[in-house]
Amino acid sequence: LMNSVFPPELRYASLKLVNRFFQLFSSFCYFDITEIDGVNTNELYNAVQLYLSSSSVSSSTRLSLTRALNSSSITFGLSTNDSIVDTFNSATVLWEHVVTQRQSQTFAWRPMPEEKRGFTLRIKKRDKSLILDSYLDHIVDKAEEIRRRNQDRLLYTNSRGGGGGGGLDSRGLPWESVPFKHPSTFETLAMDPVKKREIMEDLKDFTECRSFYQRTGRAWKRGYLLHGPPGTGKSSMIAAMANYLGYDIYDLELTEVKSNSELRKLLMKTSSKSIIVIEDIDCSINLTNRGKKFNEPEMALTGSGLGDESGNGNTITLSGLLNFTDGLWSCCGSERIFVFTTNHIEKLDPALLRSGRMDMHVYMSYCTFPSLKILLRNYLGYEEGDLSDVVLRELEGVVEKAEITPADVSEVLIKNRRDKERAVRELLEDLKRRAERNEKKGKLRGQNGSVTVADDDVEEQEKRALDSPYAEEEEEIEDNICKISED
Ligand SMILES: Nc1ncnc2c1ncn2[C@@H]1O[C@H](COP(=O)(O)OP(=O)(O)OP(=O)(O)O)[C@@H](O)[C@H]1O
Ligand SMILES: [Mg+2]
Repeated sequence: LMNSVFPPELRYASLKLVNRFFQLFSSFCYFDITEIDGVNTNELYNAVQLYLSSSSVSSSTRLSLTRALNSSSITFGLSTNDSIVDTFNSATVLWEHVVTQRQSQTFAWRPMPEEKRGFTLRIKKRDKSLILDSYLDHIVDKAEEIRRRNQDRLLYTNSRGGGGGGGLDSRGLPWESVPFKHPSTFETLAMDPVKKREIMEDLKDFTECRSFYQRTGRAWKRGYLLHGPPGTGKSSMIAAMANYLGYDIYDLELTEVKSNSELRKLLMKTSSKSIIVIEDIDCSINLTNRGKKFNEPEMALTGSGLGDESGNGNTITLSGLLNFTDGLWSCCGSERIFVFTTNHIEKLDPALLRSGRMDMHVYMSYCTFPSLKILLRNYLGYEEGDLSDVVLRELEGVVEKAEITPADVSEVLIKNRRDKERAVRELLEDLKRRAERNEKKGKLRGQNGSVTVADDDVEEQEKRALDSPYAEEEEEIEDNICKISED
């Protein structure tokens, strides 16, 4: 009709006019969300795609299936030129996936995909002002949640071992990553159940209280300091935290960081919802006083491999580290957890320990009776009531005196895991041996070096020391006791 009525030069303009006319009377409005917006990838397109893949929405009869790189699960998507109905706040909307062939380009700054993809959202005009903003926010949040759930979490490191040198990896990024598959969870972590619950609640509280942090003017981050003897589960606790919250881990190797500005750059390249870990903070750095700055002692933190201390920019300082965790830059992302671990809390500078910096200090102790029960359940499958009361009482009586780490307990249990009774027997013997030894040491110490040890005692101790895997450690303690006696 239009071809016959309008001359060719007016056809396009008249078509637009007719379209406009009909739109005036249409009760719908449309929004196009294209895959590529100019030259950049449109984040909203990816978000919508993920959102429509969520099970609540995917009731369509035809869906496309995808599995992204690094992902362990399959996602559903809307098939080409298919449409789907969604409801939000009791308003109904229609999504259509529109795929058209792109016209071949003779010249392009960068290669474009052959197909032009986009989603069209159709909303009733009267609903537009009511839902559009909140609906799009809802889609972005939901997509982020799905992305995190589907994608394997990553463990990042700034170590230069496998990278391209100069602190950057082959793609010019300061962090390298591998999929994070540590199986430790709070369920398998052996520690005091009350303390464990406290930490879990604290973490949950932290993730759910965005508005609280905003209201109180605090950066949305939290610091944990895990301290305790080696093998008590500090690293396992970090893995459990990451698995519990679904966060990525950034394992920061301080000895690889040359300057404060490098530290800051590393921080800027971390993502939200992540745990930033500095393990063995007392070993990776060496605190030496370099005067004061802003009422806070500025220390040169020089570790092996770090530059000189002359302040030529080749050093990281304590204030640099404090700024990293606490300063303005620490909030360049949000929802981040800092975890420091140490075997020697007494060696740390008070500035690092002051409240507000590390919100929670968690002492990972030697094995207690409740944690022993968790290990027996994990490794041997023993439940409450499977072991006789006599054995349980015996275990309870010696476990704390033995001062054994959960790592040592697990060793004994793993070795004998095929023979449960033998495992418990050996564990009990080991615990008794250790408890006895500790008692003897305590007595010797208690006498404050004023007595000489009876010959047959020494002989027995030496014999035992030879059998013990801790021969070296025991020898050193014995030497010290002898020295005290001589003095
Ligand atoms: N509390 C625990 N619960 C369960 N398993 C534990 C616990 N502590 C230690 N283990 C076992 O011992 C191994 C070593 O523990 P982990 O690496 O977590 O100790 P750590 O405290 O980080 O030691 P270090 O101070 O030497 O780094 C772990 O692989 C785990 O199997
Ligand atoms: Mg560790």
